[in-house]
Amino acid sequence: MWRLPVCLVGNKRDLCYARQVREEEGQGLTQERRCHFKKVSAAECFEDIAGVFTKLIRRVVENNLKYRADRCRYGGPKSMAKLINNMFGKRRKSV
Ligand SMILES: Nc1nc2c(ncn2[C@@H]2O[C@H](COP(=O)(O)OP(=O)(O)OP(=O)(O)O)[C@@H](O)[C@H]2O)c(=O)[nH]1
Repeated sequence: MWRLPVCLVGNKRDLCYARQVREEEGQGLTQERRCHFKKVSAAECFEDIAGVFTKLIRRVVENNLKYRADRCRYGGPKSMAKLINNMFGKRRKSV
């Protein structure tokens, strides 16, 4: 089982003088939820927004690959045993 990556995104970084949520609140929440934190400004730099999504997607793909590799590594012999059991029956007598 793998966790989906989560990122808390604070938009309108350029309007920091009119801030309504304190920086510590955001940081606290990310620690509590163990997620990423990114401050962006859609008005100033839309590439930052694209970057957040790119990073999240990359992390999902990496996690998925790692999960599959682990499953193959640890599930290999078990799958082989299952295959043998299916082919010859579970309660076969040893010779
Ligand atoms: N200065 C600034 N304005 C922004 C930014 N992002 C969005 N806005 C403006 O905020 C207003 C609301 O944007 P929407 O995309 O409608 O967002 P919303 O979630 O529906 O509304 P809000 O809760 O007000 O953000 C629009 O006038 C946007 O142009 C930003 O990063 N900086």
